[in-house]
Amino acid sequence: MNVRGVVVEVEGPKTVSTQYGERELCEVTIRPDRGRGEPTMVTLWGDWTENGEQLQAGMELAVYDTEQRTYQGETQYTTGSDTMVVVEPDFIVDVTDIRSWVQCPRMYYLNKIDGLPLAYPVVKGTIVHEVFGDLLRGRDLDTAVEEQVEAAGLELGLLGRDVGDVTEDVRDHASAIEGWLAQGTLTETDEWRSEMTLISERYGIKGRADAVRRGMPVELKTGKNTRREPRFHDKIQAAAYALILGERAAEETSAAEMMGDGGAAKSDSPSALAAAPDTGTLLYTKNAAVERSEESGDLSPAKEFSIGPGLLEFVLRERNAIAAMEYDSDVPTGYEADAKCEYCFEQDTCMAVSGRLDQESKAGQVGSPIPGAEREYFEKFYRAIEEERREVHREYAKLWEQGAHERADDDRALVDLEPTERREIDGGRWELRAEGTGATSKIREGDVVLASDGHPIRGEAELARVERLGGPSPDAESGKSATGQEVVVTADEPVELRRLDIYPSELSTDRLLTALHDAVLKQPQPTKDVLFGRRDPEFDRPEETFIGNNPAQDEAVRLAVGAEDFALVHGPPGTGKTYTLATIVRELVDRGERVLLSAFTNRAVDNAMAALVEQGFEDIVRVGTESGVREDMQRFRLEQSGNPGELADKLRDAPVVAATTASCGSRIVREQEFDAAVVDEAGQLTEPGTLAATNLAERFVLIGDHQQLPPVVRAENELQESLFERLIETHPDAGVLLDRQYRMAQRIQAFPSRAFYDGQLRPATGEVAAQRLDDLDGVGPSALPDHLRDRVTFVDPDGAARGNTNPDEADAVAEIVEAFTDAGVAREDIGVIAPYRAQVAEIGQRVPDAVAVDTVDRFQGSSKEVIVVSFVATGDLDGPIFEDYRRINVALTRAKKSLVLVGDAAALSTDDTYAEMVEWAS
Ligand SMILES: Nc1ncnc2c1ncn2[C@@H]1O[C@H](COP(=O)(O)OP(=O)(O)OP(=O)(O)O)[C@@H](O)[C@H]1O
Repeated sequence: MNVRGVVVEVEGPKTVSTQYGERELCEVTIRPDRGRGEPTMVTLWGDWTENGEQLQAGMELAVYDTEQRTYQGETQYTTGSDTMVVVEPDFIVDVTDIRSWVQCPRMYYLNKIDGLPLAYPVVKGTIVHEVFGDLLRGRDLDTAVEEQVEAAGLELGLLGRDVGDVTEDVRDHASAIEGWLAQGTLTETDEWRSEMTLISERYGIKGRADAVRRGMPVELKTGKNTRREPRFHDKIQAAAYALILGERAAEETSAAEMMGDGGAAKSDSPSALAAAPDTGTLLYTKNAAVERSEESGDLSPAKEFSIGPGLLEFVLRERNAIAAMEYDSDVPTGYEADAKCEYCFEQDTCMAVSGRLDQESKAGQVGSPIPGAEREYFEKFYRAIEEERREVHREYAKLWEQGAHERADDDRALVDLEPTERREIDGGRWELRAEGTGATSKIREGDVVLASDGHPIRGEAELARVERLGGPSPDAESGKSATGQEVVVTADEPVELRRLDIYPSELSTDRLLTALHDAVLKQPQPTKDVLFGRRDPEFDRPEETFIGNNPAQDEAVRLAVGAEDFALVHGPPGTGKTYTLATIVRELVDRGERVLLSAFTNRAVDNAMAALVEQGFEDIVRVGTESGVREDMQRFRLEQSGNPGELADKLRDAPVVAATTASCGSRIVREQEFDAAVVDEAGQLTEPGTLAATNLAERFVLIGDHQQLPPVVRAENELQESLFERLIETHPDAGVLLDRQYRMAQRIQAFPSRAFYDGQLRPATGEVAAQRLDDLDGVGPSALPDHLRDRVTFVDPDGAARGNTNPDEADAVAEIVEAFTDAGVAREDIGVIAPYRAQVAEIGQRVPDAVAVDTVDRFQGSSKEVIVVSFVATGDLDGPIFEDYRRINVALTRAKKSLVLVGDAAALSTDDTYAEMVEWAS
């Protein structure tokens, strides 16, 4: 029997006398059904009282395999021998975090805020793990070692390592693995899985097991261990995987039983605890490299240990302790698990961090605390980022809470795929192909997703990389992209490709935290003084003229080049932000400075690079993945794989390094230093997200528009305001408004200028202002029907919204698009914007492929000769596009010569700003 609910009250722990002697218990009152059910009592006995003490009202508690009794007509639950208690089950704790928490709770915290540094043991660890996977897949040792060392070329180069030495080092570790694999204990029938992604919906744990052999976890450690037993915290890691494997095994058995007795209730299927594997293996690969003469003890690399219920319960209790602490975003002190600081090599860091942030720590504090305002800032953003992490965890929970089609409707999955081909490719990986249904989703090429045979958690699932999406499959009739689309992914295992799910990643959350840490704890005082408003930014503007035909742009370059701290360039749509940015970067480089060029999206980074190339500047190194970087910018991309010295030099010598802000937090870029960071689309970046780039430079220039799309975050908190917006409000003098736009006809820009830019926006030239559709080749003056002839028009098709679609409106959009193409406008010159993906799909089916149809978010930063906006809403206005005027600003300012608004005039007129818009367009 399982029970789950929201904690109302906790009593205890108290000691009671039982027939087994004195025992401790906690009485927890919970309300099942997410707090809506009647209060129910759960009694936690023995060791579970530890977690009982950590509970507070409002937390969720799940208790599995409880004993149940009726007391005075009420059902009560108590923990029994197989019972497992889970605190905050939706908080998904990583297995490696449980391991470090058991080692020391402060270690867990320090790892979290500081990330993994670029250090040889870390890089070597990664290489050995890759080789391990290769060997399990039957690859030749020498080839695997050689290829994996090469793949880490850039990191090794930055660390100044020699390929020969590293190869030898890795080979030692690899031969330990190979020797163990070849041992007689392994047979042909051994069933192996390498790198298995495991997510537990029951226990709120996730992780990636190095390998699973005959259902039992195997963990690889590149250290040595000359004892007979594995280290305790290593056992914890393997046992955590065993917990999840037990959950899967129990589910499989009960599923099989259900099938067997035609759906009757299962009888004696094992509990998840009983179904857990009873043995784990730790493989200490360094043992093989140790000289027997120098070291005594047990030098065999593989150490097996037995996993009993006591250990599994311990692991879960520790996981619960983390979840309970994170409920309030508390900071651990080291006392929680009785840390032993004397021998800890993190002691210095631990003491320094506690000293500077004035945190309680068992190790003690060194140094003086940072000013109160900085500490408050750190704590405020720390909490905000942790809230964001909780939202990411909600996304994990949706993997099992939502049904397949519900997820597909939410654009989180592509379902009902028909597997067509599985092919082994280089490196023992697999290419998997399937026929899609043509449905849309948030999944994009280059994304890492969960590929599964039907269910991402309960079925066979593996992390896979999306190689190709949505291209017409070879045998599909040419025509609409919505019929028969091929899906191609690559993965380590040959999963039967029936479904793809977005894999929620905590990586960006982790990186926000390290950026915050670096900004507050590592930046020099003068830099922080301006950031925290203790000093005004200073400028030493050059006298030169940089851009002759546009005074505001010229002033922006002068300000940016002369900035000693920071400069802000506010660029409304089409005002030459990218052009100005490229000029700024060139001028900085001309002055001998090293520049980091960054932006939130790969697309923006590539656009900025293209503008530099257009201005004749090509001395750029682009950091990014192959699928992230657009085709014509690939030639600037720095490979990770290759000759270490050459790759490292290429990066170190580059006067301009271009990377997304997320990549700025990578081990590779985080080590680099720059004179200036120039950040585009800064209005779309969270404050810590911006810091990821600005931390690496002495000065920074932010370019953006806070009247366009804000940062993309899930939580509603401080992360929604960009650093750009905050600084432009606090330091208007450090900013320049680019006020001349090169995009829209006068008639089109009139309303956005008035509504969003205090009427300050003007066409840059008479030509821009007076442009008309019949300026385009092949378009005649009277080619359009009357009602579309004006530069801005409004069409009310009298449709009705059905959920997030409005089919009549989609029909109207298709007719309008046809009218424009009939008039001679090229399809590529037409764009359609709709608020919801469902309506995007609806319209996509009705217009030719070459017409770009997308949501506002995907249109930011681009423009078209003709833009048609579909509003969908009838009745009243709700939905993301309406809540935030910045979205409508983006939608309206994409058009150059013709803008058609399609919607329900009455519905739109219920809001003052939209009413004004309708009046302007009608
Ligand atoms: N000073 C200038 N003289 C001539 N043309 C310019 C000047 N500044 C910008 N342009 C042109 O105006 C157009 C728009 O510029 P750009 O793409 O830099 O705008 P943007 O502000 O980045 O646009 P978006 O709002 O989409 O980000 C480009 O074709 C660019 O070459």
